Amino acid sequence: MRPGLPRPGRTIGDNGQVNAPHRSGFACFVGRPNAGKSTLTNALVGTKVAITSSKPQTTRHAIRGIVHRPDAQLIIVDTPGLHRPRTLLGQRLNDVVRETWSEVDVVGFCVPADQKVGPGDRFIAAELKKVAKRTPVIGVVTKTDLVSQQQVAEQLVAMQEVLDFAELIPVSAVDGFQVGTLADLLVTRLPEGPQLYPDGELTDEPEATLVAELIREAALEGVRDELPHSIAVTVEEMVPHEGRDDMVDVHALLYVERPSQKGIVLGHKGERLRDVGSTARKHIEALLGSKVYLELHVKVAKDWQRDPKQLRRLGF
Ligand SMILES: Nc1nc2c(ncn2[C@@H]2O[C@H](COP(=O)(O)OP(=O)(O)OP(=O)(O)O)[C@@H](O)[C@H]2O)c(=O)[nH]1
Repeated sequence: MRPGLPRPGRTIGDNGQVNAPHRSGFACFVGRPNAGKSTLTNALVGTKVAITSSKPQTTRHAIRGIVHRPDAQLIIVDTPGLHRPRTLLGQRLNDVVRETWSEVDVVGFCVPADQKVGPGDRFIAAELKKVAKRTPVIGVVTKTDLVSQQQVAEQLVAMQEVLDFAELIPVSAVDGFQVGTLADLLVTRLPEGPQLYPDGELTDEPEATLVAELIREAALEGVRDELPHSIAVTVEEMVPHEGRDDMVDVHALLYVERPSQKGIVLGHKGERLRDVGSTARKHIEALLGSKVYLELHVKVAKDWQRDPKQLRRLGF
């Protein structure tokens, strides 16, 4: 190439300087359950797209958040935590994870600052080496707001034993510490390319899927520890409310595996379900930007996690 000419994909700005090329591509966060991957995705995207919960393994779908910047478009794929599969659902989830890892341009490996690096992290590192050998991996120490600077430093050192990271960075999704810098590091690893999604788009998940996830998130709050993995939600219908253009009717079904679980979800005289409905409705209204009439019913789908036919119907 002749000196002085911009490389392909580069433009010369008004001030005569060569502008950086536009980049676009895919990233995903890996890490054991509860490492803070969904929360970090939300912090980067700046809105609530992936559901978060204090219980592990709440993320089931590869929900994408899109970070729009003048110089780049970063699409974040949110995967469930990899774990030892005990059911058919578990196996499918692990397949989704591995498939995603092999397809992205860069991986963020999350380890919470307040927990020791352990066998779970080494397992993920070994799996990553198997399916995404050439993908650059950025080590991310999450939740730095929970510990001292000294502990963050120690965690960074401990992380170096786990994998040969392309970069290492401590962040906090809660106070925003270094979230922008992490975005920079991820963007640097993307190939040159045009914008892949229109401006302003934050996720390519269909709205009904997001609505179902918001309902499931509300249903998970405060139930007993054994229930979370037994709840699935489908949105049966989402239509404008008759005679009103500022309101949407949402009809959703909440599935549990056993009749005994139905009682737990409903609560005394259906009180719990009403609370779930009103919490979910507020989030759905924020998502859709309109008033929502939410009709929520509980159904028993016997052992749905182990039944291929039911799994398909519930979208897995
Ligand atoms: N203090 C603090 N808490 C955080 C931070 N990031 C996440 N958390 C909390 O950690 C818990 C787990 O966060 P998630 O984002 O759901 O974790 P995840 O890795 O996506 O979890 P799975 O979906 O189970 O794989 C939630 O209770 C979050 O509120 C952080 O930066 N600081």
